[in-house]
Amino acid sequence: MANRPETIEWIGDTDGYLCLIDQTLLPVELTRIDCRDAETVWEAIKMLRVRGAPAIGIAASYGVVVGMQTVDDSDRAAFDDRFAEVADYLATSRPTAVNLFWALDRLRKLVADNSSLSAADMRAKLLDEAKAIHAEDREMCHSIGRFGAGLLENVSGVLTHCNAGGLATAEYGTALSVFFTAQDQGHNLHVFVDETRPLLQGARLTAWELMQRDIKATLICDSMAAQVMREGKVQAVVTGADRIAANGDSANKIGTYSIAVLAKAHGIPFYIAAPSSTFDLAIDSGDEIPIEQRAAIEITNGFGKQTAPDGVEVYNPAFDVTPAKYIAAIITENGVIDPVTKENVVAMIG
Ligand SMILES: CSC[C@H]1O[C@H](OP(=O)(O)O)[C@H](O)[C@@H]1O
Repeated sequence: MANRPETIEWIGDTDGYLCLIDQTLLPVELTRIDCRDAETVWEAIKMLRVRGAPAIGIAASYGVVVGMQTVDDSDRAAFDDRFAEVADYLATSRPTAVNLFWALDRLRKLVADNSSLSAADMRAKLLDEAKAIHAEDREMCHSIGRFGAGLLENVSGVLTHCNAGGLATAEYGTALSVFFTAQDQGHNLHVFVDETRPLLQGARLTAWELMQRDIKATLICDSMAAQVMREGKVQAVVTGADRIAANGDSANKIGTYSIAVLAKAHGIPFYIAAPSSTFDLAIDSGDEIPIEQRAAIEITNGFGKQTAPDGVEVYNPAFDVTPAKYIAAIITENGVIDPVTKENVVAMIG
């Protein structure tokens, strides 16, 4: 990755702490925050200081580790009670990205499978598992990049929405891993970056990541996506995802669904890039994906000033769901799901 601090870093041993880039301050300020308790991690996830489905899962895993630092290491019963409390608490931070629940459930299974260990040994085991989740995501993103770059060999211009880069994952990202890997292979793409209202993850984060890597990036308003497609500037769209149902319906940042429909209308392939930890095979379709509703102020007071009348009614869903029929393929660390059918999803992920 470019010369910048890790998005997420564990400092020390079992009694150490989590260090995060505060993404709400980017691109103007690169500041890291130290998280020494579960409440600080919860707030960081809720306020998108750390964000992006895989990054949320990784941060929550370390959040459990810091949350367990208050227990008496000689009392396993107290450990089990506190663990359940911390895991359930962190699960309330945001509802859509399944990686949060996937990571917490993985820790829940670890604790249940090791009921005979001491509290002290269990705390050490939790840290090891959080580090494993972190390291696995790093590898999954690189594999996604390799499979995805192969789809773009005859493409010069691509469009992406929101941020599915190193800031949303352990290191290389999902959608951006495809662009970074293409560059590593000598194929320099021109990336059109949707600013991604209302929180501007595209303008603030994706443009920043691409420029750090000297990848040509052109920032556009979300409303300009159809025009750049019509002008032939893009030949493919690649985004991330936050939760993918068994039939391939995919939840991603609000505005993704409209881009997928636009891509279909212009005969442009729309690809989702996501690790297996973003799939939720327990749900049959995107209709079952919980969509986070966020505060009105994110829309009425964007850009640091009031841009709407006092008291105006606001609708602010943070995600939408793209039906599988609009998705040309889903790029995973295990390979490319094409066509996107339940049979192929289960075969690749299940
Ligand atoms: C690689 S997952 C990135 C995914 O998460 C973003 O949502 P948020 O910024 O609200 O966490 C967006 O949906 C990205 O595609």
